[in-house]
Amino acid sequence: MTLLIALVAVVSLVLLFCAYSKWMQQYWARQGVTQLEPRFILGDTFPLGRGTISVKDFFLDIYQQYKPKGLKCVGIYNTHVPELVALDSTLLKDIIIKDSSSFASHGVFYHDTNVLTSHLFNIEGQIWRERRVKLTPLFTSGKVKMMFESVAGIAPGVVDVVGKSADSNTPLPVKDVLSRFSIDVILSAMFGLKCQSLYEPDNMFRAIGKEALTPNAPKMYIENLFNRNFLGKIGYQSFSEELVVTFSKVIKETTEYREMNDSQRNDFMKLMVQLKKQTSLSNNDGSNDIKKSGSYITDSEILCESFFMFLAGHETSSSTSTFALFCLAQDPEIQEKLRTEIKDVLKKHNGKFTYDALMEMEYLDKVVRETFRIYPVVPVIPRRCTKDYKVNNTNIVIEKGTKIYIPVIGVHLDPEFYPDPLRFNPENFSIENRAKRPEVAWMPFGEGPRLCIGMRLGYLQIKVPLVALLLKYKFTLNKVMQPPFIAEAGTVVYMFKQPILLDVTRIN
Ligand code: HEM
Repeated sequence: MTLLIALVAVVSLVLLFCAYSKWMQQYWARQGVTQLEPRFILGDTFPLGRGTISVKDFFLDIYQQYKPKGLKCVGIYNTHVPELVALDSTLLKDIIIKDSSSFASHGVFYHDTNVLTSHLFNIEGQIWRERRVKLTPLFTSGKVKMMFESVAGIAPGVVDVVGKSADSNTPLPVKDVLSRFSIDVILSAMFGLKCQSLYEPDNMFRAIGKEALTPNAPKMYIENLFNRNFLGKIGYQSFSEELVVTFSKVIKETTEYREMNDSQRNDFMKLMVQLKKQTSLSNNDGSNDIKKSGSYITDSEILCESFFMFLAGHETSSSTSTFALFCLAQDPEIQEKLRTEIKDVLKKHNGKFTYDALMEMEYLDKVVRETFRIYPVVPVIPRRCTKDYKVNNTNIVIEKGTKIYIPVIGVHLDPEFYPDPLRFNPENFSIENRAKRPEVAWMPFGEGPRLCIGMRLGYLQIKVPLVALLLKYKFTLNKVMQPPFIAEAGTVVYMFKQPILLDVTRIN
């Protein structure tokens, strides 16, 4: 009898859950918002968790299917949890710029029990606001200009390594080499650490980067699906203990060293140490960057910020410089035009590669922007609604807590903004063409108060190796590189499943 009652109770609970799930999966329809056709219980995003579709393709498909219907947004379900994809450029602008205070969170996983996760990208609310103020001074144009020497200092290494492919007539695994270059750059420019990933591909930092960034669809899905506090409480760990211990040790030693030895380097570590000691970051001219007295940062904050800067600082930029060479390898005319500009500008600067010379390379800037357009390394940006929000000129209310997606890739490939969206055309970024588009028609670094804090450094890391390499080598696609080029699933970063292989020849 007891067994029968228990069975009835379980069946009733299951039926109740199914009915609830079914009812929830009509949430957007009840609001008058067009929605996809969610799978019972599993919802729409399940293929992302199974790794059968990439994040890039998932959101591009939605954008291309629903934007031409003139919709402002479209509803999707993560199991039965309602989420929203914004489509219309006015709504996008309202969310990320005009009414950004209602969407001030990225809504991604972080928890105190996962020491590497409570960094600027993930944290929310007042804690985020204060941390953003503390970290902003590191990325001023003046500070980034000072980092030029560190970045340019590593460029001869990448030229040397690529030269080996040219001389041995072997295809260049370009992402691998540029990723190693970027690791060396970020460790030098931000932490004052000398790392030789270019020559020691199996070194510790490379291993850390690989582990943290290896595509993992279930992990990505779990972190998106469950409440972050729930995951934290059940002991979920985003990274392996070995990775946490190794990275923590390096940062602890570096912080201690920098605390004991007053360094002239105005880098990330110096700022961290100064914030820890509750002082201000002084500039070379004696002025201070941090106005708020009492700014303070703890050792654990130094650790997680260092971790995110390390990851964000090398993966995004090396992916973009790789995509840039991939595009240039397919278009010899654009490649040659860029090379001519580089030579001309350097000639004007007596052959010296300086920060000012780099800033004068306008065509290079267009090439990089166009690369970002077709291959945005962050193809979709998440936001979480932080207070109930009524969408202008509609009856739609986005409730507090709802997750919203900014489909960057869809916008970048929209023929309304770019007439021939799949053609690599740097002239899309001429002054005249830029003026014709809404400001949110190009946002590889996001927009508004959450705009990428490392944008200037990112540009530097992309442009410097391009200049150094294009001066010495010609690039073409290796014959194994045949379309279609499929995007990798299980990662929020846009990358191809197959490695990009280029043929390299020296320019005499
Ligand atoms: C090609 C280079 C890069 C790209 C495409 C990129 C892209 C992005 C995007 C799309 C966001 C989210 C913006 C938003 O929500 O509106 C972001 C945020 C962020 N990025 Fe980058 N990033 C790059 C380089 C860097 C570098 C070099 C660093 C630091 C060393 C960095 C640190 C950050 C941080 C800390 C945030 C969080 C900002 C906040 O939420 O306040 N990024 N980045």
